[in-house]
Amino acid sequence: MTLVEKILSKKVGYNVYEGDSIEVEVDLAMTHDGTTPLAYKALKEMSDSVWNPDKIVVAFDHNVPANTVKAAEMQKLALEFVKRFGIKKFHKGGEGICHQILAENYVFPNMFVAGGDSHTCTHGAFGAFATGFGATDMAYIYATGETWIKVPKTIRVDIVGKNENISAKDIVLRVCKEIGRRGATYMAIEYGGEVVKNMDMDGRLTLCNMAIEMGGKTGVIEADEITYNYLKKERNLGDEEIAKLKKERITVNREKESYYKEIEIDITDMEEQIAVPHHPDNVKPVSEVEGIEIDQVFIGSCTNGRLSDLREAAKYLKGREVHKDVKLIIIPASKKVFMQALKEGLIDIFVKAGAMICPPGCGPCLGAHQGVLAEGEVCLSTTNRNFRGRMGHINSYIYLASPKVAAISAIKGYITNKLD
Ligand SMILES: CC(C)[C@H](C(=O)O)[C@@H](O)C(=O)O
Ligand code: SF4
Repeated sequence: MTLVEKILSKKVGYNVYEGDSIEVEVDLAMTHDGTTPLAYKALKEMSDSVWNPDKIVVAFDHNVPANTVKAAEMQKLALEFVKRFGIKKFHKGGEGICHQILAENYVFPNMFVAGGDSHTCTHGAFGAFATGFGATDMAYIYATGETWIKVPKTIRVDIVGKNENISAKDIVLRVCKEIGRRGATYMAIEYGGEVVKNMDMDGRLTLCNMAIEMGGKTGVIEADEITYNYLKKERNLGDEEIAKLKKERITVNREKESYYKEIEIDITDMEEQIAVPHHPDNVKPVSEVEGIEIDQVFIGSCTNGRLSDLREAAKYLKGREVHKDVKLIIIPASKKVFMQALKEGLIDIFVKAGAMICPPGCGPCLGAHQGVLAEGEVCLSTTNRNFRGRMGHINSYIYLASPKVAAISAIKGYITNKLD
C-alpha cells in the first residue's frame, strides 16, 4: 500500500485502495480571508452551527491589511463567522500565511486536513493527508465534520545524489518539469529517497506545496525523526506525546509498494532550476535564461517564506546592495518567522540592502497588492505559480526560482545564480 492508502485506511478503520470512494472525518479544517466568507455564506444555507469550533482554523493572509473596500468587507464577514461560532484558532492579519500557521501550530502526522485553499497539499510534509477543497465543500465540512474523497493513485518520486547548490525549490521545479502540469491530476506525489530523508521540514513543506501545480491531490512524505524533532522544537511536544506519535507511525516499504509511476531524480549534476512564463512546469536550468533583466524580485509565500529561505537570501544580501532598477520585496511567512528573522539580524541585512519588508501574509503572490506588476515588467519570484497576469498586468512575466537565485538576481539586476 502507498502512504496515502495507509493514512486513509487508518482514518476509516479498514483497508482502502486507489479508486475507492470513502467518507472520512476531518481532523482539521481551514479557510482564509478569501474563502471564509464564501464558506460562511454556503454554510448559512445548510446549518446554524459548526460541527466543532476547535477543529476549525481561520487565518487572514491573502489581503492583509485590507487594500480595498471589498477586501475589508470580506474580512468583516469572515470575522462575523469567527465570532458567531467561537472559533479560537483565529489568526488575524499579520500572523502569517494560513499554511505556515497550520505547519507551526496544528498539523500532526496521520491527520486528515481539509483546507479552503489549493496549497493545503503542503501539509503532506507531516505524513498527513492534506488537500484543498472549494468553499461549498468547506461549508459542508464546517457543518458536519465529514467529507468524501476518492483515494488517489500515487506517483513515487525518489530524490537521490548530493549537491550543495540545490534547494528543495530547485528539486520541486525539476519534478514539475518531469511530471508536467497535468501529469499528476488527482494523484498523490509521495516523496522519498536519501535527499528527502535528510531534508528539514522547511524543505519538505516546499516540496509538498507544489503538488497542486502538477494537478496533484496532495504531496506526501512519511513522518520520521526529522518530523518528530520539528514537533518537539516548534510545538514544545513532550516525550510522552512524541512516543504516542511514534507508536502510530505509518511507514512505507519502498520495495514492496506498487505505484502508478516511479520517478528518480539524481541532483548530483543538477543546476539551479527556474520556471519561465507562464507555467510552473515550464522549467529550465538557470544557465538557459541567465541574463534576462528583471524589475522586481519577491522572496516569500507559502512555498519559500520560511526561516531557512530568509537565511539563504541573507547569505547573499549581507553587505551588498539590491540593483538600482530592481524592487526587492521580502515577506516572512509568519509572525514567528518574522520575529526570529529580526532576532538573527536578517531583517537588518535586508533593509540595509534596499529591500522592502511587508507584514506576514501572501503579499504580491496572487497579484492583489504589495507589488503589482506593470505592463511588460518581469518579476523573479520564490512563489509557486507564474500564470499569465497572476501578479498584475496580463502582459507581465513571472519567473519562479529558489531564494538563493532570487537574492543573487536582485543584486545583479538580471537572472543569474552567480554573484561574480
Ligand atoms: C485565493 C485562493 C483560493 C488561492 C488558492 O486556492 O490557491 C490562492 O491561495 C492562490 O494561491 O492562488
Ligand atoms: S502565498 Fe500565494 S500560493 Fe500561498 S496561499 Fe497565499 S496566495 Fe496562495
